[in-house]
Amino acid sequence: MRLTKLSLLNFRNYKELSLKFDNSLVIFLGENAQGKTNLLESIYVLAMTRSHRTTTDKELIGWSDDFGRIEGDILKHNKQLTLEMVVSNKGKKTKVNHLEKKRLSEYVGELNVVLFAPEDLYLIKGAPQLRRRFIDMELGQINPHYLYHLTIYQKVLKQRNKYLKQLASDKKNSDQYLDVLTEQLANSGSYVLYLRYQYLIKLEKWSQEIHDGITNGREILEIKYETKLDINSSMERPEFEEYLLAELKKNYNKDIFKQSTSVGPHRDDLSFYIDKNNVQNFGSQGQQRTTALSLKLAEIELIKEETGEYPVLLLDDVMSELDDDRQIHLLKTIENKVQTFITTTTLKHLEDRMLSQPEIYQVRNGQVERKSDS
Ligand SMILES: Nc1ncnc2c1ncn2[C@@H]1O[C@H](COP(=O)(O)OP(=O)(O)OP(=O)(O)O)[C@@H](O)[C@H]1O
Repeated sequence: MRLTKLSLLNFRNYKELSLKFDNSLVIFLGENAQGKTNLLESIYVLAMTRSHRTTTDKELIGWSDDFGRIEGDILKHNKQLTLEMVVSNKGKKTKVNHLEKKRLSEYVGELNVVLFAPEDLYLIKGAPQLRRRFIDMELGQINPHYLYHLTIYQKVLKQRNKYLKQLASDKKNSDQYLDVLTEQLANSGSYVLYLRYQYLIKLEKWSQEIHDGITNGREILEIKYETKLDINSSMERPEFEEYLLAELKKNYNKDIFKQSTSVGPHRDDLSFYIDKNNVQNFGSQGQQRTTALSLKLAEIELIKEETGEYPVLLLDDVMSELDDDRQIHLLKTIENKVQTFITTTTLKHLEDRMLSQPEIYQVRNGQVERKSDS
């Protein structure tokens, strides 16, 4: 899969910009705060409809504007597709080949991306929501069913928590409406759980293989799904539903007292083990980085396996954060097969490592100029 054209209007510090990409390696070179990350962010938002660095969509719009637009042409299975995403204070609109797509699950997945930024190196040790977000975003872009059920789950969860507050303030016990919300939550939640388990089996297989390669067979990586629920990967979807429903019902009084839903996939987490030791607690910083890199590289292979094409890779100033071995491993994975966009303040780390001819753009204060290819 390749992004062949990117056009921006009122996006962050870009008033109007149109770029065509010919090569599989594209470098955005520039000083700090010039707009390099904004370019990668625009590609990420075009793919996922949300940013990796803000939850406030308004921040994406140019300061003096009331809407922003990102448009991209992609080449997918040898066919050209045009994607469009408009953000305004009325919300977001997405189009594929100029036709509006109202459901997230009809749009996300058209363009597959994997982003690797310095903050991803904290994926292992950071807060659980980082890892939940990781699994939701990655699985969501390759499986529209997951995104569909996750969207319902999140909506119902919000309604249920609001209703729990109401019951608490009215000093009431559970009632029929709480039963209805709980049943809906258990239904959508069971799909989320089932599909997460299926995904993790594949993610673990790929990350293990990659981790083995980076460490020359010295370390064995394992991934575990952490949940308070007594469930496992061999269960079928209806079993998850039955079990989740029973647990939610068991916690009615506690949930009303706490005014929030205490069990379910929104509380779950991932943990990582190297040679049976928990990486979060016992891993060195190097092992945590290698684990994060293995996961990112696994995502690339997994997307290829699931969709038949490699995703577009976005590397946000990450090369300088990796040591020589890890840099070489990363570049070897990409070779000429994965279209890659890199932001950097200097070509120093990259020059002697580059495997294919890059297309280099100089970024200066929201202006982008193509330099001659190196
Ligand atoms: N909504 C917006 N409207 C206009 N300008 C914005 C908006 N949001 C951010 N900016 C500007 O974008 C610039 C930051 O761009 P970006 O984050 O892409 O930097 P960068 O080139 O990646 O730098 P670094 O190497 O430090 O990460 C800043 O000058 C900031 O003021």
